[in-house]
Amino acid sequence: MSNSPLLEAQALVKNFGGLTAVANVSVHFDQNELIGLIGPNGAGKTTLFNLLTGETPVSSGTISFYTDHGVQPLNGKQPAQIAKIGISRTFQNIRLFKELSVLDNVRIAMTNHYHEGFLTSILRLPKYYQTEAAMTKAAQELLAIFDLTAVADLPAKSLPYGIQRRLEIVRALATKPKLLFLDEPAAGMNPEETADLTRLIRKIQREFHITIVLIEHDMSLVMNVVERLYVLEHGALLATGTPQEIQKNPAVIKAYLGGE
Ligand SMILES: Nc1ncnc2c1ncn2[C@@H]1O[C@H](COP(=O)(O)OP(=O)(O)OP(=O)(O)O)[C@@H](O)[C@H]1O
Repeated sequence: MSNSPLLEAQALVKNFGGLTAVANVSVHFDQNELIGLIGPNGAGKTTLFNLLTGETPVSSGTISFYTDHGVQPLNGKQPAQIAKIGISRTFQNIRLFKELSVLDNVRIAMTNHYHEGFLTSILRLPKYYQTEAAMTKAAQELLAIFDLTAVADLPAKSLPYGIQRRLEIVRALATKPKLLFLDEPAAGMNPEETADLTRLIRKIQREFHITIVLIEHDMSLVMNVVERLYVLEHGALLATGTPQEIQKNPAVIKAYLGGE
């Protein structure tokens, strides 16, 4: 495993009026790391994701992303720009285009990367067709890796819940991210779907060599899959360490794991 840094956030703060949802949080994610973010309801986990992906502007603090072209500050960038730099995510609630086919859901995500000039698309120049064909091929390859070829032409809404969540992850991968944030990927899943998801996350890390950060309430999934954890409580960082260290940490046990 490499220890090259990928993202570093320093002293992040997010205030919503009088409420401090994220209080002076510093995190760093290395290349090809698998990291968990846990904490009780309302601890600030989703808000932290939103700050790192540009959905929500920070009140203060800095976010740096390491690219092949040097370190880029992410502060002030829009979600679309951040996606282009190499960060992708899924949301707590499924956000697929439900009426569109599985294949089209992935192709749409790819338009970020195969962005053609306006004239080329309007005039349907040969390059447009090459790009369309390249996009379809890449989408089909991605679907094949994740065993979705058989359902490629079905509308997303017709898939079982667990498969819809899988499609969301595949769609997030379509933008070729270096960093993938998964917000409660196992929420609402049955044990069999959760076991599938665990295998899926391992497969992504193995085959795509990317960094994955997941928010998850399912402790068996988190402890099973991640290499390192951050624990948030009331917006602040309570602890960080390996699953073994976190499970033994008295502050964590008191704040979070105690009742479980
Ligand atoms: N847009 C917003 N406006 C005002 N308050 C917000 C906003 N978003 C989040 N909050 C508040 O910030 C705090 C942290 O919320 P957040 O959703 O980040 O927690 P969480 O750890 O993801 O919780 P959960 O596990 O329940 O999803 C909560 O008190 C929440 O009500």
